[in-house]
Amino acid sequence: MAAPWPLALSPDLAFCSSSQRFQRSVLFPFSFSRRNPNLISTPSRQPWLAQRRCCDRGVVRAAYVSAPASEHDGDTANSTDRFGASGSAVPIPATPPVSWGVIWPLLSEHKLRIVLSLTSLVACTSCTLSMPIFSGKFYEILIGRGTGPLWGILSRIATLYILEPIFTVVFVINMTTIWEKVMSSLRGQIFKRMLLQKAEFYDRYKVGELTGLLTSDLGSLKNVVSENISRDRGLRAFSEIFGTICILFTLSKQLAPVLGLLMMSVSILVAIFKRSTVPVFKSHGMTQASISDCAAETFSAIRTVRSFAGERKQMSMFGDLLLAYENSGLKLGALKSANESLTRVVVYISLMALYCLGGSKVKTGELSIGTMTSFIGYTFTLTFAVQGAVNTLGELRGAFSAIERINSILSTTEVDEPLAYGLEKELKTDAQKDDKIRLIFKDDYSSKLLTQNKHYMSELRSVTNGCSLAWSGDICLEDVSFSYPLRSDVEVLSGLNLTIKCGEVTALVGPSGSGKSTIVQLLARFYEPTRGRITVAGEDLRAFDKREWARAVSVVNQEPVLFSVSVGENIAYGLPDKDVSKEDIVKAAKAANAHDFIISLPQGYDTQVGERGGLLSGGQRQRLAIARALLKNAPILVLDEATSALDAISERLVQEALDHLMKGRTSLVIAHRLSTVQNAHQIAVCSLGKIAELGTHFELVAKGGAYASLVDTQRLAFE
Ligand SMILES: Nc1ncnc2c1ncn2[C@@H]1O[C@H](COP(=O)(O)OP(=O)(O)OP(=O)(O)O)[C@@H](O)[C@H]1O
Repeated sequence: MAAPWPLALSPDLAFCSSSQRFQRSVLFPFSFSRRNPNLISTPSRQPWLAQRRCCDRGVVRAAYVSAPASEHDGDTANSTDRFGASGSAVPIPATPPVSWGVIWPLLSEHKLRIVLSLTSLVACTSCTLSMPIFSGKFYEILIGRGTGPLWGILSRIATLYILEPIFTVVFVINMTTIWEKVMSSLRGQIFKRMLLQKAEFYDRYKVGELTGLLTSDLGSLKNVVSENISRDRGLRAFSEIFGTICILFTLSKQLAPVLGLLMMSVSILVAIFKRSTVPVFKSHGMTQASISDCAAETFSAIRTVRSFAGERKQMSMFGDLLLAYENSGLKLGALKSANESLTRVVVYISLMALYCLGGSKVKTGELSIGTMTSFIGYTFTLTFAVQGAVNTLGELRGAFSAIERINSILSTTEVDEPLAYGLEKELKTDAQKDDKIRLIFKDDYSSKLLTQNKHYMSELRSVTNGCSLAWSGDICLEDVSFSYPLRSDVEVLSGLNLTIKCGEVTALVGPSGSGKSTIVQLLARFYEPTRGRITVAGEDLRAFDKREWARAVSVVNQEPVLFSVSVGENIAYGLPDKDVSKEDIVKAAKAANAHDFIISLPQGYDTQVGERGGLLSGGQRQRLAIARALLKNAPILVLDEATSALDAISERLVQEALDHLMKGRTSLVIAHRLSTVQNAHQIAVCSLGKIAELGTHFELVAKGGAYASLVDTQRLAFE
């Protein structure tokens, strides 16, 4: 197999070997600073040192760096180094998923709406703030001190009353549209970023934590705008405070500082008190959530509750929560009434101060009745606006901690670059025509990744195609060692060698925990080997982007996962819609012995299978998974205990379907029941992270080693 290196080399690299030259020129244009991930420095003179430093910190990001030839002693070592342990290309600086750098480009797509929003904000605030002035003038005319006709002032007030709601509608609609669109894009991008993380990310975080990021954490960011566009909140509150203070100073330079300061300080104190009650509101909400969790758990596990006569226990748990909910509800009621009356107290204190100070000035003729009336109006405006602004600031604080949470989870983890590369390439084409994809595709990560890795990937990919190689070549695990990232001190595989012959069945047997499923995870590239390599027809698997490799491997597990869509959609899952016809689906279902049960379902192929396929039996789920694998038509098939959970009849049906599926494919079968693998072309016994024995059933029995004793233990009547 020709080495996949480019032949055009720059003259200054002529002293290197061809692979080193490629790596230096293409794969190592920058060195990467872990301490400051955003820093990309100039090309290093000693790339291998850069790699060492990275790996020393337990980070295997800048992996495509060649060590000096003398440090390697074989092809495998060179190849491993070429791809690095992580199998990733030029590292991409980890940008926080929620930052101005991400949000600003999304906002800037709505420039016109932003201008409209700001203009309407100024307009509606001006209307609001003009009202007290006109009210003052109205009273002056009423008592005969003002000039002009009464209908004149009334018509101006009426105009304000008409314009203010119109500007408010323009402001609210535009702000809502901008923020909803920005949030949809942001949610889509964060979802994509989570989807592209390496497998260890999902080992590290619970599903609840991850869904919480997308729902409640991003929800609080969304609320900063959507809950703060009403009057006296958010931007309107800030603009009203600013406008009111300016007007108060214009109306009376002596009254404004005293009144303004008094109103602001009392309002701020009350608002701070209100914010301090937020934890009580929160805990009330959390108790409510616990009540619904308890009910959901009880009803979803109702059979277990019944079989353990656990009704009383569940009732008592539910009762505890109800009491807690009642108590927090009572506390909340008391706080709400305190809040309510304190707001009034603020207004009354402000009014009293105004009556005393303003009244004396009216008496001495320093202030007109109209101005005094306007001041009363502004007292209300300022009080509510200050309280609204303090609440908005509190919500902003909540949003910042949500952002911090999202960033701390997503900035420290690593994107699975060989997977991201394939997906980005695909999305880039789809984004032109598909709105849904365009929403998620807006990401500066994409362009960085494509620019930096394009050369590398295109060089490797142009040499060959993973799927077609897998139809014709053996798969070799060469000196493979592996530790799970979260348990890096435990070596699950240590220097394992195995050739899985093309078109034949290889069985993996061995004691529980010996690493059989780990081999499957490496073959499917959920993880990459820590040392050594896996090849197909001599080509390192890491030469292919992961989505391309995913097309080459079908895995059927003991408990196949179905999606809560229809039977037909489950069988076609993974293939582009346009490539699958109803006839193909039926053909696959027939070959998987599934057609008969499918047509007996109420809506046949359109029947919904329920959450994780819960509306079907284990055997039915298994046959649908086999039909799905048949339709996928991948050259490599992995069966991980695919029949172990089935009864005799289902097992026969599934086994027939599997025999059909395995025909002509390179198959790796894991089974505890040795009777299911005795006809395999070769059986590998996995023990202590290595292949301890390899041969046919008869060879291994004759050998009298580990396999023979496993056979003995299971007391199988083979012969
Ligand atoms: N995601 C993970 N993170 C950390 N350790 C893991 C992970 N998955 C498996 N292990 C550990 O790796 C070792 C090998 O597990 P593996 O599932 O490959 O064994 P197995 O031979 O398939 O076992 P069984 O026959 O019981 O399925 C076990 O000690 C297990 O605890």
